[in-house]
Amino acid sequence: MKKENYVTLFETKAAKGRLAYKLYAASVIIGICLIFSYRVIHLPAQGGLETWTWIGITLAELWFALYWLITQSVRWNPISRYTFKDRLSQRYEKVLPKVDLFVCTADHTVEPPLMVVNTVLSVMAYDYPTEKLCVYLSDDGGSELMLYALLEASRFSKYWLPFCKKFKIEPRSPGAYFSTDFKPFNIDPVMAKEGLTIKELYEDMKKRIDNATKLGQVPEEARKEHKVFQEQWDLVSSRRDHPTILHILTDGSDPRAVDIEGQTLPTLVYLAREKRPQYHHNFKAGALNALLRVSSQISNGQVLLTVDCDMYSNNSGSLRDALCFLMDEEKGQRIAFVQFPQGFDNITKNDVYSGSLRVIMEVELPGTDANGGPLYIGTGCFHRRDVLCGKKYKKDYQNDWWTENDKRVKESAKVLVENCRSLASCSYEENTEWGKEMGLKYGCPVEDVITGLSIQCRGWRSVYYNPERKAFLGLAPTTLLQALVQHKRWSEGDLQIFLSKYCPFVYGHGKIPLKLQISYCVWLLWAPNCLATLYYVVVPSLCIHRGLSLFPQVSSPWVLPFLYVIAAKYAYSIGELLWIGGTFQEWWNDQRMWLYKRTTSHLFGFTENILKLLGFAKSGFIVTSKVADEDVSLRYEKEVMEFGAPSPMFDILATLSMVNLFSFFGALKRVSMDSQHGVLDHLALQMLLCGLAVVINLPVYRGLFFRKDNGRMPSAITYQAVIIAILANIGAFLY
Ligand SMILES: O=c1ccn([C@@H]2O[C@H](COP(=O)(O)OP(=O)(O)O[C@H]3O[C@H](CO)[C@@H](O)[C@H](O)[C@H]3O)[C@@H](O)[C@H]2O)c(=O)[nH]1
Ligand SMILES: [Mn+2]
Repeated sequence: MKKENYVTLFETKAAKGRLAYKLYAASVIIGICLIFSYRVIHLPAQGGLETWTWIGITLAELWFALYWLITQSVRWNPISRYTFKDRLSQRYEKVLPKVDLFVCTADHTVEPPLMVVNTVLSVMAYDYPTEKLCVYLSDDGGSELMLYALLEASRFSKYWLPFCKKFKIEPRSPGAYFSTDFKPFNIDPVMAKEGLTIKELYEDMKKRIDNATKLGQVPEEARKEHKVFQEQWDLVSSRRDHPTILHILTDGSDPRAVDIEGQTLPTLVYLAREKRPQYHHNFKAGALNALLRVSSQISNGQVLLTVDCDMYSNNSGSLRDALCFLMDEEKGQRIAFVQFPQGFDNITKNDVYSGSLRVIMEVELPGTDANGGPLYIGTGCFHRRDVLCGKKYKKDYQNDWWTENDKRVKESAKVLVENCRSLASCSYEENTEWGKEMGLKYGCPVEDVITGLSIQCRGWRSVYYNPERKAFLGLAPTTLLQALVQHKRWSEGDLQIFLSKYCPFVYGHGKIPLKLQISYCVWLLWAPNCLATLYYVVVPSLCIHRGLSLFPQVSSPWVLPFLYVIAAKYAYSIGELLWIGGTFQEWWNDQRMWLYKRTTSHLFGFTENILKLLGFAKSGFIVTSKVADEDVSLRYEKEVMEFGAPSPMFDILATLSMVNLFSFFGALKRVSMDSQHGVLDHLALQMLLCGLAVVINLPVYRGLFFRKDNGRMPSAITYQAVIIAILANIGAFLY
């Protein structure tokens, strides 16, 4: 493409209203300075407990202030991006690059095969030349049910893909489309007729897959029809001990691989890498690295998509959107990956568990994009293959999309499969750079974030693209415990990065902009928030018993900066959430979830890191369940919090809620016995804090004392929480 007729394939726009925002931020900073002046001037002189609690609360507030400042980095200058797919197709339609699509699954018991194949079908149906698409399913569960489901899906795809393209339907996950978007009565009759036929085919497939899943075995006919089951599963002794299983279901280069209209089908490959008990498999990072190697032999697409098995493509244009960034001749050369937001299609109206990640997706990531590029968040992300494999950015880098990079020698599928197996074996990576300088990094529960960071530190940038029609939709956790456990993994992994040699300030120094280093800390420093938060929800409340005041009297002017900062911060955050489409109730739920995450997930993530540093612990990856019992789902639909499982996380939540409840009663008693209102004057802010803690914990009290269903708090937790809270309150009273 010649320079003079260069028209960009994407554009970037800055958000409006930034001046107002900056004024607001400046006013909060003034408020914060006044608060610290108050803290210093009023430091109790006598020493002892009073002074120490004062120092404690000052440190907690210092932390909050620091963290708030960090979060400003991602709110300062958010940007949004727009693509021109028509220009892409005008220029490059005939020479579009090959794209490999990676779907990861780990366990068919928590990730139902039907859901997984819906994701696979949705990406097979991208609006893209099918001969250039290759879809890989990595199955860390090594489950024959998963392969069976995929075989069913490959047969169904012969009908599904032509239907999608003919009528340009969205979304292209048949499950999602037929359950909500297909309205046979008010569409074109031809489409309705064909749609109904295909719906029937889908229902049949669904029945077969679900039945097999329920029975836990592949039907006999399928076993007879497909030799792969005997040939490859007879050597499987368990999901943790088996050789590589690799099966090419559809080989796009085979002229017989066509749909019912004679169009080539995308290549479809199943891979369960080798697993042996004596080798660590490195979770999803290990799976993706095996896929990187195997796919390099089969299709070697220059662009890759990584997607979780529950995240179906909801927008068939996303692949082309991504290419608009990567193929832009001028600004695209440095872009390593295009990250789409994670969207979810199981969020309830007011998002009880804050599963939508709305603020992260709509505010913080666009803000990070402005600072040098968003994080890689594991799913819904298009990469350049050679960058993910370890390539460094050089100034004169030009991706050559058009040299033939087809490594595949014209050999039969059988020979190819044999050659690829060793690439997915356990021992292949020994004494190589895989997991270190090549591919996804090992040893971190957030392989995505650390890999993205190191890509950026090799000189690359990334782009965040949030199209109007959501690009991917997945499943958010549907129980409180799942949400907390997921956040523990994230906060633990994030802090691990901060404490390792990959700390953005050290590793990124001179390689990524300072503002991007700071932006990373918004997430990397989630976990340490637990300390200040725990202090803030426990100590001021307990201090009420002794009449120990930690905040200014209401009658003193010093109360103003406190009130201003609290009011301004919350008013802004309500405004922010409403602006990006949330509800007020959702905001309130979000506050509650932050409190819960900080006092449990982040606390555990924090301690785990300390233990790891001392050599006592290792990271794991607990896969989030994508299925739930019927009554659990019903409660989720009704936004009733789910506590029904013993967990140390719930011990903490219950105890904190009871501590505050007793303190609040104590406070009420004090106020009622004091006719001069001196107590109220002294303790009003503390009572407000404690009162808020009580109000936000209403669902916990309900779970502890008033509910009869299976989602209530286990009674052992109730007793324990009440006893500890009573002891803590008595202790505070006597001390
Ligand atoms: O040993 C493993 C464990 C997980 N997975 C897959 O990884 C994906 C994500 O797992 P999930 O349990 O759904 O975790 P989430 O917390 O929802 O995942 C988020 O966080 C992860 C990092 O912690 C990222 O890898 C994900 O892309 C991101 O969506 C799923 O497709 C799993 O099948 C594997 O392939 N192998
Ligand atoms: Mn997930």
